[in-house]
Amino acid sequence: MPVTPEPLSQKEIEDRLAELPGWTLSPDGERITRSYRLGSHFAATGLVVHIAQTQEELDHHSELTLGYNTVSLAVNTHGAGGALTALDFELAGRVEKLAPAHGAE
Ligand SMILES: C[C@H](O)[C@H](O)[C@H]1CNC2=NC(N)=NC(=O)C2=N1
Repeated sequence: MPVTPEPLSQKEIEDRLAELPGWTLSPDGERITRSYRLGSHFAATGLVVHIAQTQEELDHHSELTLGYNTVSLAVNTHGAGGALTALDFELAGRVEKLAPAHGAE
């Protein structure tokens, strides 16, 4: 069984968010979110598949939503009672690195 990471403090959440422009804390403070806009529905679908591969590698999964030309993520750690943990920021950082290759903005 994987070890569940510890909930991050408010300060740690703010510091890590500052390193991830475009990501924001949801109004209830329970998840981090970002939406990307792409050039087409097909490009957006490609990004979803790429994110899904990364999520499987990490064994950590966002709420991942495909729109017409948008992809939205909301991330928290279910296994930590829905708290934000280092795993959420690891996933967000990986998505930030792969998204530009899909033309995501
Ligand atoms: C058994 C497996 O490690 C868990 O179910 C993983 C899978 N993906 C997950 N994703 C997220 N976001 N939170 C979790 O706690 C989580 N747990």
